[in-house]
Amino acid sequence: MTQETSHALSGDLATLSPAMRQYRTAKDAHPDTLLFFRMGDFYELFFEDAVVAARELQLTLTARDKAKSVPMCGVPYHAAETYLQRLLRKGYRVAICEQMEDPKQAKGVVRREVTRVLTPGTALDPALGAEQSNYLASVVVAGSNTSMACGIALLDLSTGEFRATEFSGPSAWAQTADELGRVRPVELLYGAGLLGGVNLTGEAVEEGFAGLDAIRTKTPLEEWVFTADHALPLLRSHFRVASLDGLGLAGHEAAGIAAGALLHYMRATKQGGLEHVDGLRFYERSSCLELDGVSVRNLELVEPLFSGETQQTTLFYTMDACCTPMGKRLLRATLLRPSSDLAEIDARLEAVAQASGDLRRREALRQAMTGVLDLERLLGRLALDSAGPREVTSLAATLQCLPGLLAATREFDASKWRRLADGFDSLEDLYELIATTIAEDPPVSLADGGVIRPGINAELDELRELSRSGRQALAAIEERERQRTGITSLKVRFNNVFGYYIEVTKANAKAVPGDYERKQTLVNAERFTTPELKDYETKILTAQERSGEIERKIFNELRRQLLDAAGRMRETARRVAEIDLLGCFAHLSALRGWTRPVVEAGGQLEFIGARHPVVERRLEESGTGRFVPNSVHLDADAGPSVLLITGPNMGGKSTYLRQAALLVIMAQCGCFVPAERMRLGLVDRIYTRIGASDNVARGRSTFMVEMTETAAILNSATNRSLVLLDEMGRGTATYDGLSLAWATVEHLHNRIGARTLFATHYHELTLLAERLERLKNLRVTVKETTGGIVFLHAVEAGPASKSYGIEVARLAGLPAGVIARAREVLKLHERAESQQVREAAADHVPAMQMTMFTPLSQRIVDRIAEVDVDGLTPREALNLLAELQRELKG
Ligand SMILES: Nc1ncnc2c1ncn2[C@@H]1O[C@H](COP(=O)(O)OP(=O)(O)OP(=O)(O)O)[C@@H](O)[C@H]1O
Repeated sequence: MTQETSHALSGDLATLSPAMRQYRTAKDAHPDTLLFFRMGDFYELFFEDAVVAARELQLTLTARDKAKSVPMCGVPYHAAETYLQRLLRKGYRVAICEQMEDPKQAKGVVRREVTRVLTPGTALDPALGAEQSNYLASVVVAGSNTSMACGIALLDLSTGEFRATEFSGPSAWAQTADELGRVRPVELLYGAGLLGGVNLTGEAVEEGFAGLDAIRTKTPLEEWVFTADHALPLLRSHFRVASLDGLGLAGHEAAGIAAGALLHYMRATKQGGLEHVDGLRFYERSSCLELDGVSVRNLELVEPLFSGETQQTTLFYTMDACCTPMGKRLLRATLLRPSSDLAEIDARLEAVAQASGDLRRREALRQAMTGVLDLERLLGRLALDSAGPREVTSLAATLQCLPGLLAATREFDASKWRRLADGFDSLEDLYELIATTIAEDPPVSLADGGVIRPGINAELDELRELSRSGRQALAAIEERERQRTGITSLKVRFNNVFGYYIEVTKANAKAVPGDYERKQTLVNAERFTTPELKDYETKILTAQERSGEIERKIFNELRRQLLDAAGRMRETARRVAEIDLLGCFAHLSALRGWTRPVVEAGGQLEFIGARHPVVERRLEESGTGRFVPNSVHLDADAGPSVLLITGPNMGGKSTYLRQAALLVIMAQCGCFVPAERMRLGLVDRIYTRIGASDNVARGRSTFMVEMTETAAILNSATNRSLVLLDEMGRGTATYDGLSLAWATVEHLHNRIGARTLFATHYHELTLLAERLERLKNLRVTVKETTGGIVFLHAVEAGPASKSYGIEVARLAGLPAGVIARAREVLKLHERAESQQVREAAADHVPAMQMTMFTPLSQRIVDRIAEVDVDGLTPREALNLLAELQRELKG
């Protein structure tokens, strides 16, 4: 807030109007929000809030007072929703200050109160994609230094999904950051000072919390919120359990505190209706194939590498053939957390095999899911009281599909299908409940009346009859009065302000009988009432009011009954999602000719005739060519463990690397894969170091990012991991880069033994095959023609014969002169280098750095190159020479 406005705001209390005094109290209690202050039909914003809102929402900024010291802008209350969502999407928090009494009945100024605080993590965004979850997260560090644990809790208010996890040990921080980077919550809560001196929004966090930049809103809460004494009782009371053990949180206090703090926040921001948050699930990452935030981004699993690019490059897009929103969300979550449980993977593959081989049953299954809407989100809206009659009928329409879906699922007898069908609750009672209570085609709003079916409540039926007969009586009155007065255009009408009245045209006004009482004069008409009409009016309006009350009561009772069954509905929704996911896998496998991979415990990674699922699709769709299948043979235990891939730019190296990771992910998700054959020993974690990362935008150099990522790989990969390194060392001087790449390959080969795919432009590295027994050279092939090179995209054994960088540059249109000169320079270099590299590859490698890459002499060469010889005096020249010699001698 600027000084000027804060001065105006804090002006003498006495000089403020009573409403502005209320405003100030509300604003003081919610200083970090934009305050929407209800005044009649508008929400008004004042002072700095008005300036911000006018800018963000493109509203006209006006002033409340004559002196123009109070900036103001406003939005009509009925259109507030869209404005609120726009602010939330930009990361603002908004407090809603409502009028708490009817202005007509208020004595003095209307009482106002902040009824709800909306934040990105607590407000439901209707524009939210069905496949995305809207997580509010909280993170905490609990325990002492010796037994520190980091807890994370995640709540998706739109579906009621609530889960928590925790990490301990020396890499707890890094794992926490990874998890948050992968989940990408829209809002993160944390204890301002609890993070052991690490400020989440500050510099120190940069290193350990690489994924957190993407989180729009970070909300610090006071430290005591994250204490066991405060958070755990909250958690226990919400779930009405005596101990955390009942929630599966025994021994996981940090996770419990994170969850409790999250509930605290829900209360503090006055979020009502948490009935659908009826369970908390403790989850562990160890049972899944671990993917860090960097790999999720690099492999474009769910989002394109560069925001704003088309979604079509993502694996999620390529694999999304789910029929329901629940299925889509599960697919997304599954791609981010593939399984590492052999039995589970196998059970899924078996289920997929059965359904993919049976077109008729599979289609029946998928057909049974059309019409299934977002059960979880409908439930969420019901709990948050934002569901109207139409949402309830949508819910019924969805429930109505369930028995059919169950029957279609039962058609398959693979164990996974059976487990899903056994105990599947098709919620028929709930369907009956809605179908017998709510009228067909109810109005949008409860207030419109006619929502509840006849025959449910005797009084309601009577009242409806009364108002119906009342209306008939009014029609009769109209007819009678027309005859009595002889005015054929006489009408009996109703409006909200005047109630029922008789309307005649001006010209006829003189002819009305004496018992007509004038009510209103319009330009062309006069309106009257009569005692009889007044009588009916009271009867009808009272009947309508009363029936409205009864309808509301019955509707609320129905809502409560449905919410009581929230747990059952959520369990069914979970099963529907799984059925949908397996159906989707089966459908794609059949449609695209994918095959069942063999997943086992060993160290192999072998596929034959494999394709990159996304690139293949894109080539097919654009009609620009066919994907050339390729193969991989790796074995962490015996046989080749490192594949070194060389070849020209654009040759398909990156595609080959990514394809290997995507196929592993698909297989461990339990899906078939685009390959003729695939055999896979379970992978515990995929590491990627591919291309430039968007971290560059955050001010770290490309090289620094690359080395940080490489360090993480070398420090934590195991011999069950899959490591992909693409063009490592590119970001620095050639010799530095080559040396680092060389040493990295050696380390991976000799020490770690992880299955590794290493794509490089350093041809020198291909000589490593002579020394490292389990390293194999591969090359992407090209054909040289008189017109230049043609990419064949096939991968074959052996090192690339030469670099085609200059050829590719020619294709890109570099001027002929530059190309010719580059060829000359290349020849000189190649001659000089080949000898040195051979020496380095021989066994006396420790001397490599000095003989082959002499950074020192490189520096001297650079110095000499920079000197302006003509501008140098003889003395300066001598000094320089002496200096260079000193440096050489060291
Ligand atoms: N097996 C294949 N079959 C058909 N097209 C392919 C195949 N592999 C790659 N391509 C196509 O070739 C293009 C270049 O592939 P990719 O980016 O993998 O090359 P690269 O060797 O990594 O290049 P650079 O070294 O410049 O990064 C891709 O856009 C893809 O469409």
